[in-house]
Amino acid sequence: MSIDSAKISIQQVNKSFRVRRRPGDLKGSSQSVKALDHINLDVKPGEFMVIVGPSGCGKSTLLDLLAGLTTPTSGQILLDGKPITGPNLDRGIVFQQYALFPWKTALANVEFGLETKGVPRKERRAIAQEYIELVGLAGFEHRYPHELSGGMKQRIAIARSLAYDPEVLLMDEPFAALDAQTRESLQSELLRIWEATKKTIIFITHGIEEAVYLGQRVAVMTSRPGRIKEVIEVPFEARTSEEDLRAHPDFVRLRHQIWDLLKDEVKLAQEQEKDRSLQSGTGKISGKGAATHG
Ligand SMILES: Nc1ncnc2c1ncn2[C@@H]1O[C@H](COP(=O)(O)OP(=O)(O)OP(=O)(O)O)[C@@H](O)[C@H]1O
Repeated sequence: MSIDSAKISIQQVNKSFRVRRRPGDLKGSSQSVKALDHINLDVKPGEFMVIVGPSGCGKSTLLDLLAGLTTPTSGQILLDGKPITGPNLDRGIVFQQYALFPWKTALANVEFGLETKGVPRKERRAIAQEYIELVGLAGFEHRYPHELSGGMKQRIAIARSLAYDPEVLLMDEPFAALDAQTRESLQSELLRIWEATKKTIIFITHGIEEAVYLGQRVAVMTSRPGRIKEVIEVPFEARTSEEDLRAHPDFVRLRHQIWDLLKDEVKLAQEQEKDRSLQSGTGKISGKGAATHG
């Protein structure tokens, strides 16, 4: 793909962080930790791109760069051919934790981005209502976040990100905290919404099955420093109308192919984490999933 036709073009992106050698060390005694190493990836307009990788490989770091929350140490990210220089309403973000305002109703949460954009009150309400309907929550407009289930909160977070009509939706493990059934139903909802809105989506996950189910392409990352190991095409035409896509022989084959690419990276990531916890003296290893086969 030429850079001109890419919606997003990630070019030779490196990202390093300075970290203290040991917790409590005095200033000055720090080292550089390379999180991302020469990331190159082009995402087409309207494409659903999934990024999968082991724990700590730099997926969230990459998403933060795409969101403009941080800047690359070197390299650049272009949106429609122009460098991303900071956060903007042309990109919507959905995080794992719902990040809703607890003091606002579902409707007011969805209206929030529109308020920032200066959309008049009446219009704001109508647009918010439309997106609440799109995510299947008509009737729940006046509920507060604490009155909603995890799946409902995440639907509201998606509606809020879509309401101000961003060109790109950035999703950082948005369904990871949900139970399996809610996750599966939100996955198919998301595909329906994507088909209806034609947004470019970049979706980060640990889950291989989720990656194959959602992505038109799946970029597999290595363990830290994160590189793109391979980009796999997922050639399903009509995911939402397919009866039982997960049982399709091609689905099973792709899942295995991605797991084959990932399993050594997962092992490496676990060793890195073990080393790090020993060095920091905590001896604790996070139970966070490295990458799930299922
Ligand atoms: N602000 C920061 N300062 C120092 N190091 C950081 C910072 N943010 C991330 N890192 C380090 O960069 C590496 C990549 O982290 P990142 O959170 O992007 O990985 P990830 O793939 O999203 O992990 P997970 O899947 O576990 O959420 C890790 O080693 C992490 O400790």
